[in-house]
Amino acid sequence: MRHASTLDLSSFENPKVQDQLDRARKQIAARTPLLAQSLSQIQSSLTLFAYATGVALYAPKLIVIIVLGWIPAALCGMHFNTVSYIEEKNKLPQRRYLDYLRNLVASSAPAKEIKGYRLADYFIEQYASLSNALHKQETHFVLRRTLVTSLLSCLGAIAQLCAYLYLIVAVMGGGLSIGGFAFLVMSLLRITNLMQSSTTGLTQLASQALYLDDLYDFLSEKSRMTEALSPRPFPQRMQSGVEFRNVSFEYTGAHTHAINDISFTLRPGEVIAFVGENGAGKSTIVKLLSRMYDATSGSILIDGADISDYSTDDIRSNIVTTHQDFIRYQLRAIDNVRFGDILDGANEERIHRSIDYASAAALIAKLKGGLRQIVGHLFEGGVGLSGGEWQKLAIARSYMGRAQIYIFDEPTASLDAKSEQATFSRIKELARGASAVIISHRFSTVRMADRIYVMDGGKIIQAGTHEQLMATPGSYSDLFTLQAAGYR
Ligand SMILES: Nc1ncnc2c1ncn2[C@@H]1O[C@H](COP(=O)(O)OP(=O)(O)OP(=O)(O)O)[C@@H](O)[C@H]1O
Repeated sequence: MRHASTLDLSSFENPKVQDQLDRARKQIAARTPLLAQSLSQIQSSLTLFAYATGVALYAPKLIVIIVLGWIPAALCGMHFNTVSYIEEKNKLPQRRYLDYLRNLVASSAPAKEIKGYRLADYFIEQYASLSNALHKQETHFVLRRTLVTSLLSCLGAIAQLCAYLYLIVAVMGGGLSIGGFAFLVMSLLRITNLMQSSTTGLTQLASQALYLDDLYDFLSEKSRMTEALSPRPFPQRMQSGVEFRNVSFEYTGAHTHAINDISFTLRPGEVIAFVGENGAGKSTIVKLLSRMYDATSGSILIDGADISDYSTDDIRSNIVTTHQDFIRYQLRAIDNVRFGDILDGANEERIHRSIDYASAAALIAKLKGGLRQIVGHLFEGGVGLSGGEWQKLAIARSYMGRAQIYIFDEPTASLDAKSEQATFSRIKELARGASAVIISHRFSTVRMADRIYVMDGGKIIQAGTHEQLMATPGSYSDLFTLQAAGYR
């Protein structure tokens, strides 16, 4: 968890890193007996060594015969372990897909839609056909492995028989006493048993070590974003604010720019808004502004200094974003709010103020356990909340910090008209001290902004106040008129 938390957002969006993370997560739990196994393996190896030395002193040929019979089985065990590891590794994307299908059908969040569209049978069939295919491959592998190892074990048994035969011949020829015969037979028996258990133990250890590589693979995954070695102190009060200067950004693996040559400014105390069609690049701007990604070209300046000169911690505590897909923490209501400032989040006065700001006081009053009420259905005693109620908690969370810039990405999508109005008057109030960036498809929401940027295909195509944009023929006035017509 600690290492995962150091990775950047693009790492989490990379399926390869997801595979690594999945393998590492599974391996950590499965490999805990490794140390105990290693120690017991050392113990059996020492015993084996002592017996083998004793026998070698008496009859060195015996040891040669036994070891020669054992080597093929040991090599074969190692070989099959490596093959099994590689096959498992190759199957991981399919296994993750299976996990995904299982979650779709058997967890609470998707349940409504899966039932609504009657998709359960479809996904169960998909699951069954893929897991049967994987099972078939596994059965085939296990059969092959059993056959080959059984044949090679026969070789070991033959070597053992040869050793006994050698001893019998030695006794009959008078070269070995009955006492010596008894000692060697007992020792051979013990050696072969120890060898067999060591082969199993060693091959298991070797495979454990291979799987442990997965954990180290994941641990070697590093964030691609660099931290300034001696970061510039974040301004206590920003003077010139934020400037995007010819910023372009392309997501990893994408073939087009999500935003292209974007320039705008956000002065302290201003409220600016971005509007535009789906996929126009609005959320991408927000992610760049909170340094979830670094721009592909151009620069983002905070009080004249490049954003990468500041520490990401400082950026995140001064620029707070309420995302479209905020988290619904299935914990207590108070946790949903105090997580906005985890370092000082126990301050009840601030919690209540943030709740008031987010028009969530009535919601808290309605909860049986008040602020301590568990929300969501995941845990015992939890109560369900509506989409808008969750959103109010998320907005309250963002008010907890002492940010200088508040970003609201679709902040009121689920709010009723009254709460929306209250939220925006709060944003205006807040912005007297701080700045705010609003992204919304509702033109009634954005009209209060000091400046509105209209985006299309990753570019800013219009900018101005509501009045200026309405006075100019173009996208904004067309879309505003279209939405307004819907209310008439
Ligand atoms: N994580 C990602 N990886 C790759 N491409 C992405 C990613 N997120 C967004 N995109 C692409 O970048 C473009 C801009 O997306 P963005 O989310 O910024 O749009 P938006 O204007 O916020 O859209 P919406 O109004 O639907 O929220 C889209 O074409 C989208 O497909």
